[in-house]
Amino acid sequence: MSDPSAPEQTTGTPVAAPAARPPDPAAALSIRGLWKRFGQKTAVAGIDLDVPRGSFYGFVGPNGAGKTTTLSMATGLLRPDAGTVMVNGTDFWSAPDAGKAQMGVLPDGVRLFDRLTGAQLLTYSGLLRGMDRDVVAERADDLLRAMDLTEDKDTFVVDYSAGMTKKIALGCALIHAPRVLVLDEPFEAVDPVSAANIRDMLADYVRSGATVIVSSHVMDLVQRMCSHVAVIADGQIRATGTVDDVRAGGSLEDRFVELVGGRHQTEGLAWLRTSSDSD
Ligand SMILES: Nc1ncnc2c1ncn2[C@@H]1O[C@H](COP(=O)(O)OP(=O)(O)OP(=O)(O)O)[C@@H](O)[C@H]1O
Repeated sequence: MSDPSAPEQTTGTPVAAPAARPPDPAAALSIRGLWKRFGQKTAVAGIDLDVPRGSFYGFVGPNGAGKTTTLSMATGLLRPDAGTVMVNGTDFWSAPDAGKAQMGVLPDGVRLFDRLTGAQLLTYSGLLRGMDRDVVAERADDLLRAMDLTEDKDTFVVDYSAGMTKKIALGCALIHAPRVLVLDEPFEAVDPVSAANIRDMLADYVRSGATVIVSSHVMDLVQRMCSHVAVIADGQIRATGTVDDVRAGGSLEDRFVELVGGRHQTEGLAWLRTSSDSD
């Protein structure tokens, strides 16, 4: 792929682009020079990222920072304009099927076959992954229990609440026990008890050697749950490392605000304080 980050040639003298570090084959996910433009909008502007194997990796940034676009390009849902994505040492975009086989993905705004029941959707996902029917049945029961959905297993997914839909989609991403699990906002709309159960399950999964990558806006959650974090803003990485390194003794939330800016010093919306006058 061509590299839109390469300096433009304005004279006859070739201009060398800075030497890029090659992707790290030892990482669960290694990204180099990733770009995506939508018309005039640059959503992802040359991202480099290494997610260590066995890490619980938080991906955080303000609205519109480029998290979903980056994760979509890292999981085969969106083709990059430029750059390399390596999953466990394999170049993803030259062999997407091999990459996808190792991954479980909970995309943002997921579209599901919602005329299936919860149990049927899990079964379908497992069979699609080429799994044995008995193993699928066993794991589907386990996942329904872990997601607190056993009682609703015969309800059509179209009749699920937003949180229940999120949970069944997470089950579909997990059923083949992928080595790398990528979850875009997994806890959005999920109740606190279910969220705690899911967090425990994911922590267990990471302890067994898997890698979990989650995007989230909830800094407190990322600070408590994740071992590593990347902060992204305006399509660029602002900080990466262990959570302790990035927060540097403070809270991750304070560090996040410091890194991405955007706090308003204004008086706010004056008309909101006058609503009682209009009675
Ligand atoms: N299909 C698209 N067409 C045009 N612009 C897009 C498209 N997808 C994303 N963008 C733009 O790219 C930028 C990054 O969007 P993205 O969804 O990756 O952000 P995000 O960090 O996931 O945001 P949020 O936290 O709000 O979900 C935004 O400005 C968005 O408007």
